[in-house]
Formats: sequence, C-alpha cells, structure tokens
Amino acid sequence: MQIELIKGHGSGNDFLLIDEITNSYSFSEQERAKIATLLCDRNSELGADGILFIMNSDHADGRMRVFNTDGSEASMCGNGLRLVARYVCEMKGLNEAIIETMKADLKVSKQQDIYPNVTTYQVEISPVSFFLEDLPLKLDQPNLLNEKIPELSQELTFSALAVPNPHLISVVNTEQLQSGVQKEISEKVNNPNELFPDGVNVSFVKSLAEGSIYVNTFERGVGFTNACGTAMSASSLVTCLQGLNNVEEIINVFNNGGRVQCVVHENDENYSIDLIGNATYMYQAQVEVDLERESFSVSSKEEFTEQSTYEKLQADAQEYLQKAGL
Ligand SMILES: N[C@H](CCC[C@H](N)C(=O)O)C(=O)O
Repeated sequence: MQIELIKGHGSGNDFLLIDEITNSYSFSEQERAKIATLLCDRNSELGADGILFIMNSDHADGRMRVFNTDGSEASMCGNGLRLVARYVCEMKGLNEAIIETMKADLKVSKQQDIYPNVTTYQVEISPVSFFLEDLPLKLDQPNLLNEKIPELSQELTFSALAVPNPHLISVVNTEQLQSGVQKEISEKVNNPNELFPDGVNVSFVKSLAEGSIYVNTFERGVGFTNACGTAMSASSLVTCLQGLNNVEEIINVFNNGGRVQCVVHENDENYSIDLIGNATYMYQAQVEVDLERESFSVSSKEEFTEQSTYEKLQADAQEYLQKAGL
C-alpha cells in the first residue's frame, strides 16, 4: 500500500504523521501497530519515536491516535498533539481547535513563536489523576506523592500520575541524573513486573531555578527520547506540588531536544497543564509498504526548511544546560 506522510517533531520527539482525513486509508488495528513498528525502526530509511494517525472526528475538529515504536497505542502524546494541532489548524484555516484523543477532547491553539520563526502551538494536557489505579500502579495506597518505592530505589522518591498516560517522576540531583539508575529503573518497570502491569514513562527532573527545570524521560514503548510532552507537563506539576515552582506561572522546561514551556492550572485540586512549544516539519515522503513482507521503500522524499531555524533554539537550550552543569 502507498502511504503519504510528514515527519515532524516537538522538541526533538519525532513522529510520522499520517493524514486519514484527506487520504482514504482504512487501516486495521493490526496494520496500525505493524506500520508503527516498521516505519519507526531507526535502522530503516525513516525512523521515529511514534506514528500519529490524524483522523476525522464526529464531534471535534480532528482526532489523534498515537502508536509507540513497539506498536503499542498510548492514550496521549503532548509533543505529538502540537504537530496534529498544526496540521489540522492549517488544513482547516483555524487558529484554535479541539482534538479528540482516546480519553479527552483537548483544546489546541496557535501561539506566538517560542523562538523567532519557530512555529509554536499550545495544547491542553488533561485529565490529570493521582489515583494509582489510573496508571495502573499496584501499591496498597491511594496515591504516591514524593515517596519511596523500595523495590525500585533505597534513596530516590517518586510521584505517580496519569495525564492521562502514566508517569513516574523523580526530582533528582545532577549525580543521580547522570548515574545510570534511571535506565535500570525504567527497564525494570517496562518489562513484566508486579508494580506497573502496563509499563510507565519514567522521568528524572532537575530543578535549575525557579521557573526552570530539566526533564529526561524513558518513554514506555519507545525508550529514552529527546523529550516527552506529557512527561514534561506532569513533571512541571510535580515541581509545583513540591514547592519548587508556582501554578499559573510559566515554567521553562529544558530537555535534550530543546525547550518548551508549561503552565500548571489548579482549580479545587483539579489540575490541567498547558504545554507550549514548537511543531516543526522536517520532510514529507511517499512510501510503498508491504505489510505481508514487513518491508517498505521510500518512493519520494522532500525536505522542509524549518529545521535549520529550530536548531538555533536547540543550541540556545543546550548552552543554557551546559551553564547549569548538565
Ligand atoms: N510513550 C508514551 C506515549 C508518547 C508520549 C510522548 N511522546 C509525549 O510527547 O507525551 C506512552 O506510552 O504513554
């Protein structure tokens, strides 16, 4: 089958966008998973952190389904939603829209550039739950906020929340960040284990200053990525709960792919987070996919010119992190 796609990224978290609104594709569930594992393979001509299927919605401006590189479907993707927001808004001539996701219809909107000439969108990250069954995390307690999990670490403390995909977050120091323990813990909870039967995204967070954090994430179904939008949003919320940052104020979130901004909103202990950052297109391509033979070839590929501008934002962010000792 022939598939048109756009490769894009949100803070270096890169995705292949497949437009099922304009094109008359009709993928089965198995085909969606197979397309993800095939086209996201970093040893192939393409490679990505996931696939974003952009679909019609019967009640919103569009619909997003997100598949990880291992073929698993996630309920949400913050960096990916900015790309879908851009695609749908530009297709329909909108500056704001509602995008249907697995568990919520989310507000998205075009924003002023977070960096000169870097196309920028804001997306709503919601719903937020601290109930452990919403991850799920199998512990005999209602929630986990800045507490130890002895099975994972004798020294680190963790917070667990669903936004709505599952996140395990630890606020750490530079030594812990660079110790390799994040990889050990992440691989433990994303292989068969008693705590997280569905796996979990694992983030280590370092507070850099008030209003400034660094987040490094091992993504469920993917591995370490340059950035994870839902993780950066959840981490921003956790730093507010720990008194390191303030709700309703911009938090600059640095990551290995650049920088985004988060604003945590609280209303009677109900939270949502605005995630603001780039939505950068890299290339468009046409691929011929043979799912039976589990192979594909690239028929055409045309680069966009936006990436060079994004790289200036990324360089600034990396300079800031170097000065912060990271
Ligand atoms: N790996 C995640 C989905 C992608 C989330 C991430 N790429 C983001 O930007 O939020 C999960 O299985 O929950």
